[in-house]
Formats: sequence, structure tokens, C-alpha cells
Amino acid sequence: MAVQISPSILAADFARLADEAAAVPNADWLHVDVMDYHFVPNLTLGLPVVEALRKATATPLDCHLMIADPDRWAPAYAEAGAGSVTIHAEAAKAPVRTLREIRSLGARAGLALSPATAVEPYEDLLGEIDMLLLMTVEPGFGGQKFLDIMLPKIRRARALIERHGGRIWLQVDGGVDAETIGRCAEAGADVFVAGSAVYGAADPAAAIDALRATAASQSG
Ligand SMILES: O=C(CO)[C@@H](O)[C@H](O)COP(=O)(O)O
Ligand SMILES: [Co+2]
Repeated sequence: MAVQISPSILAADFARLADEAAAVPNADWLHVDVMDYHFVPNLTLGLPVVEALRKATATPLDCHLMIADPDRWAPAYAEAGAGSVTIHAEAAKAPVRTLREIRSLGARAGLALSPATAVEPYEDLLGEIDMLLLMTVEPGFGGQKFLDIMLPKIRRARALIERHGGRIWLQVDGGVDAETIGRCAEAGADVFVAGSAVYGAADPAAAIDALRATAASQSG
């Protein structure tokens, strides 16, 4: 699978989101971190901002829902035009129903696992998803240090995905930068979220090109 880069707008200037989206024309996705003060101790943005962003950019939106009730809200993000909607396994009470609803609305369905959540118990859900998101920091904030202890989990997830036909994208999110992306790619990730490493750079588009090149050089 070709490397994909999904810059997180959590690290962008929220007062200039349309300009910040335009600053990364080479991004495959725009990663939109939705937080609700309940699932995580932070509050970011919700449906009205996703709807506005949808109109402001042609880049597909990769919505990462860090919210307490994804079963209730995830379909609305697909209806708002997100290209991909990812729910957390720790929060969803009816993940199969919710993932099916996301897909039926035309979006890709993602399942996210926080660092302490093992991937193996979710093997039976792999047929319901298009992307598995492994958090490589505790969810809630950008700018945290990459957790190296997640590398074996990335390898195990890649092996599981391959056993199921290799169709599912494997996304890593948190602390992904020029120094850590190569290890993630080598371990089997193929979609890379990067917030600070892109929007903290003087030239965000050049930072994406550099991240993509490093990941491509390390992926198997
Ligand atoms: O979901 C999250 C944080 O909960 C991420 O998407 C962060 O926004 C990534 O930011 P960096 O770690 O790359 O700065
Ligand atoms: Co995220």
C-alpha cells in the first residue's frame, strides 16, 4: 500500500482553518480530531466545523472521534461529508452497528485503539472496518512524545491484517515525526497522522513530502 499522510489540524491555527487546509495540497487526508471533554480531557470541534471544512477544501476529511458516545454521533460525521470516520473501541457500545452505519453512508469506517487496548480481541471486527487506528500517544492532546512501546502492537496488527487479506489500512496517530515515522512504517503502518510535525514546520507541504519519503523508504 502506498504511504498516506494525514496532517492533523489540531496543530493548525483554528482561526484560519481554510488557509491551513490549503497549505497542505499534497496531503492525502486532513485529520480532524473531535474531542468532547468526556472521552478525553480536551474539547476541540464538532459537526459545524466539519461541515464548514468540507466546503472549504477538496482534501478528504479523516474524522477521529474521541467522544463518549460515538454510536450516537458517528453517522452524522459521515453525513457531513467526512471521507473516513473512526470510532474508539473503548467508547463504542455497539461498534458493529455503528461501523456498518458509517459504511452505509458512503464513508470509510475506522476503529481506533488507545495505547492500553490490545488489538487481538477486535479480530472479529476486521471485516467491518476499512482502517485500524493505533494511538501511539494517549488520546487527548497533540505534541506528545511517541510511545515506542507501541511498535510491537503495530507489528501484531499488521500481521493480523495480512491474515485477513491485507485490505485494511493501518493508521498510527500521535508523536509521528521525521524521527519516528520510519520505525512506524517498518513495523507495518501505512497511514500516518502528523500534527506538530506538519503544522509546526515552517513549510508544512515540504514537511509532508519529507515524511512521505522517509516512510516509503522504510515500508516493506
Ligand atoms: O488524536 C490525536 C491526539 O489525541 C492526534 O491526532 C494528535 O493531534 C496528533 O498530534 P501530534 O502528536 O502529531 O502533534
Ligand atoms: Co487523531
